[in-house]
Amino acid sequence: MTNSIIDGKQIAAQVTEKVKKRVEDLKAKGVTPGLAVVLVGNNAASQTYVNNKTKTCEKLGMYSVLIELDEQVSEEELLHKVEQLNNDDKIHGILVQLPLPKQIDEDRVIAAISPKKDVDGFHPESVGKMMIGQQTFLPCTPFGVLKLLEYSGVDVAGKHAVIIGRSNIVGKPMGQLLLQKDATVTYCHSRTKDLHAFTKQADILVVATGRAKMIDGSYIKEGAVVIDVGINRDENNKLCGDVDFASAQEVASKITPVPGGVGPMTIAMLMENTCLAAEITLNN
Ligand SMILES: Nc1nc(=O)c2c([nH]1)NC[C@@H]1CN(c3ccc(C(=O)N[C@@H](CCC(=O)O)C(=O)O)cc3)C=[N+]21
Ligand SMILES: [Mg+2]
Repeated sequence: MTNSIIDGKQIAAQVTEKVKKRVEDLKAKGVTPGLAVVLVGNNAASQTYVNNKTKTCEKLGMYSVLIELDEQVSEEELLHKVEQLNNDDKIHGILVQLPLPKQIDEDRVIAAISPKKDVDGFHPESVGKMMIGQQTFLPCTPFGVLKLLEYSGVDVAGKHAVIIGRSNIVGKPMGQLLLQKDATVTYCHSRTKDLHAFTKQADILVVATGRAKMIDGSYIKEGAVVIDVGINRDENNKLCGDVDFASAQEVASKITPVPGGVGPMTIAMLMENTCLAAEITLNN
């Protein structure tokens, strides 16, 4: 099968180039889009993503602040920080990096973020609006996957999209967004019986299981488009996805690599959302 690798890094660069122009327009009107990233504790992987976010902000001429809190921080202190950021006019987007330590109730923290600054699209108000197709911030990873498909010329309408994973931040919204694009959507998860039977019917297979190289070529229909949302470390500590790339690319028509696939798109969409948040304040 002649297949093509979907170059997420290159598509992300195209997306951020457009964001950069919007940032310039905003600055000419006296507004610099600002993103606050709150990082609790010092998980090495989280640090990498956070650094990527901060670097990209700088490249696009956006303002960014990184707030690092101790692993032991109380929920109250974190909520107080979020409230400060809600009231800070220089900040248009707030991202509290997940997961949070166990003493903190994630749902409470997410609900405390102003929906106007919810550039992750995780607030219940944003999720509700997304469900009913109203304009809102879309969660960056599934939004990025939609863009990848669009830029790769994959028409979603009428296709059977199978999502493996049902998290609130990836799987669930991914299915909703594909449904809005007129795909026929099937959700699979860890309790699905006979996973092969479902995945083998997928025209578009989105894999978000969190298990390294779990999905090999045997799960994939000839010519399917495969989107790998996973980020794991393999036995040699090398970055890898939830898809076994080598065997999957033998059967897929298009496939995203890890790294260089969905990850860079997640960051690009965060920048787009932050820019949008700033534009909305200007128009109000
Ligand atoms: N509130 C919140 N929002 C998030 O969006 C969020 C989060 N919490 N917690 C963690 C996950 C993970 N995430 C990634 C972002 C970029 C890359 C990325 O840039 N990946 C690069 C390489 C990364 C590397 O070298 O480790 C790539 O795939 O090519 C990966 C993962 C955002 N997340
Ligand atoms: Mg927790």
